[in-house]
Amino acid sequence: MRIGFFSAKPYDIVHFNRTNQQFNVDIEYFDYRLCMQNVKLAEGYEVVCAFVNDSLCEEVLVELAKGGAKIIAMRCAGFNNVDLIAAERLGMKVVNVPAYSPESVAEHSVALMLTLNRKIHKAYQRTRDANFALSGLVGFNMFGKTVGVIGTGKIGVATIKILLGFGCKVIAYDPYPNQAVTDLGVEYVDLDVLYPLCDIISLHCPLTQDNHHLLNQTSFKKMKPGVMVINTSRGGLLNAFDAMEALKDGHIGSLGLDVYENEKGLFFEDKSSEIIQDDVFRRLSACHNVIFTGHQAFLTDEALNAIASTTLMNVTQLMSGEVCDNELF
Ligand SMILES: NC(=O)c1ccc[n+]([C@@H]2O[C@H](COP(=O)([O-])OP(=O)(O)OC[C@H]3O[C@@H](n4cnc5c(N)ncnc54)[C@H](O)[C@@H]3O)[C@@H](O)[C@H]2O)c1
Repeated sequence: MRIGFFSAKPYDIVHFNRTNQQFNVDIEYFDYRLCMQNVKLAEGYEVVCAFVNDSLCEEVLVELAKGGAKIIAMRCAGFNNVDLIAAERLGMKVVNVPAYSPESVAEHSVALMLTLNRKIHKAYQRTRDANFALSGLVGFNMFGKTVGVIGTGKIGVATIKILLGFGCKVIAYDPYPNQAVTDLGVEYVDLDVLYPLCDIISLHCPLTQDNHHLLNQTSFKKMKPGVMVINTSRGGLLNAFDAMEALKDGHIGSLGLDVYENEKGLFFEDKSSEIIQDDVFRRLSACHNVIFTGHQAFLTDEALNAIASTTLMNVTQLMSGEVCDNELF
């Protein structure tokens, strides 16, 4: 079995090579993001291993199938970038890693909240410059604040547990309420109830056809003035232009983004010597009350180990005709 591994970064290679000592499969790493321009690289690989910004649209899948690909192994939880209908029609199997470390993403979400709240990013710059003035660094106690968690699956639950530890009041929205969340004392409410009550709103749901731009001008207007908004889920859940306008008029007080709708071609790359062409991104990243991280919420040693072992287990099971619990259809 040969795996063509796209968007390979040094940390992926370290963790997959270490884990592969138990599986012993043939992995060829490509630094390139999978797209129509370089799909020919995948020719001859039965398994194509891809990540969040690789393109697995119908056009690419057709070429992959012609090149002999039988399995698309997503080494992530989200699969909104895979045309599942086309994959099924082409007879390809698609697997993902549904749970590698919910805590990695939950902890990063809370790190964004605390950084924005206590202005750690500004304090870091100031103290490096021997500026120890405290003006402009006033935060708020997390204790007693109301946090709205949208999406209460694995990551949402892990986030809720941390926030309850801080003494926050947590309310939640999910079309499929989770008893484990209710058992924690968290109340489910509709979004229109959640928006005006929350000091912080954090997104933990997948991007689907129904919730594109879930957070937009209309929803921002319903939120409490000065609200903090956190998105570590998928960029398309939040209309970044509308968020910028809401930041300008002070309706959003701060914004923490680990994901961005147009992150493809930007995130995971060193763009420090280039002029970023995306004006919305540039304007947002120039705001003192906005923090971007480049889709790194998953990036812990534990998560990378779990991603490598589950991915290699998924493909080994499928190639040997065994049942694989992580098959997507
Ligand atoms: N930034 C990162 O590094 C990173 C890493 C892993 C996952 N993620 C994102 O986090 C998301 C959540 O991951 P998870 O493991 O908790 O998934 P999960 O499947 O365990 O939970 C998702 C929850 O969202 C709910 N949901 C679906 N549609 C919804 C909607 N419109 N509104 C509110 N809730 C809705 C589901 O009912 C489910 O309870 C993933 O889909 C992925 O996009 C990001």
